[in-house]
Amino acid sequence: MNTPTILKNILATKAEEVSYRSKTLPLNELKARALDMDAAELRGFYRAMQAKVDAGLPAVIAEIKKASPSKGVLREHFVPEAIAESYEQAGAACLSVLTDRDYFQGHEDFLKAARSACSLPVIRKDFLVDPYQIYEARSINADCVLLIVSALSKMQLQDLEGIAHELGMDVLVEIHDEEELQTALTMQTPLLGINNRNLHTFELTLDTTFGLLDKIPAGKLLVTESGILTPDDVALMRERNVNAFLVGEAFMRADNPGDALQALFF
Ligand SMILES: O=P(O)(O)OC[C@@H](O)[C@@H](O)c1c[nH]c2ccccc12
Repeated sequence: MNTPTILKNILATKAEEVSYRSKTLPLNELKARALDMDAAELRGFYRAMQAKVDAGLPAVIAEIKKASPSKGVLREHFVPEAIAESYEQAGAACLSVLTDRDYFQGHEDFLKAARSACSLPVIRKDFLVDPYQIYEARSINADCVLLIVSALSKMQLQDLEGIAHELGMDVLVEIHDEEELQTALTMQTPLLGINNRNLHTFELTLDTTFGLLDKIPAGKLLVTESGILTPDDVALMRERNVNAFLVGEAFMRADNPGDALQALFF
């Protein structure tokens, strides 16, 4: 189909963003900066997730996002440091911080601020289409990056994953259907996210996760993403042995995001 979708618009913006940013900070300088980061400071995103699951606990990636293209502004009082602290106290395994400015009102500084305020590993949540952005992720101290199968070719996925791993970061690969699952399975990463939201249309159903469950090979840590709103949603997932979650909106709309995490999961 040639109809413009939300995802396609975002990806066009990202290509421009990379070309614009590389004029101010050329790739070779950014790369040097990324390679200069202290690898000992990486917090082990996958390790933190697996540790929760091994302990029989839900592994929650708690998201920090001010707004989304489908829902508009989710939170007026937006202080990433305070949100990060409340998530850590409530038992989150990891943080997800939106860095996209145009569609999610995110910022790289939010990731840095949130990470500095706690000891949790952090994923850079953005639409990564170019090696430039992987080096950028490392240079702002991200522990993990998101790679979205519907946004990238198999070659790009493998290339970007390789760079992330070389830099010591983990990779969460995101899929939405069975064809994308097969592509994701050509990658190295054990972290496999199923987005319940279709990024072309924004349609959302938890059946996306349920429908793919029996096709996930052993050895992958499955993360169900988007639309987890109630304790019933969590119970349905856990009954089927889905123990890792990526949750944003339900927490962002609450007065205290950490209390909302506690109420949803513990
Ligand atoms: O706010 P929700 O419905 O709990 O969803 C969180 C997360 O899954 C969602 O923000 C997300 C998943 N994959 C993405 C890719 C890009 C931007 C955002 C996302």
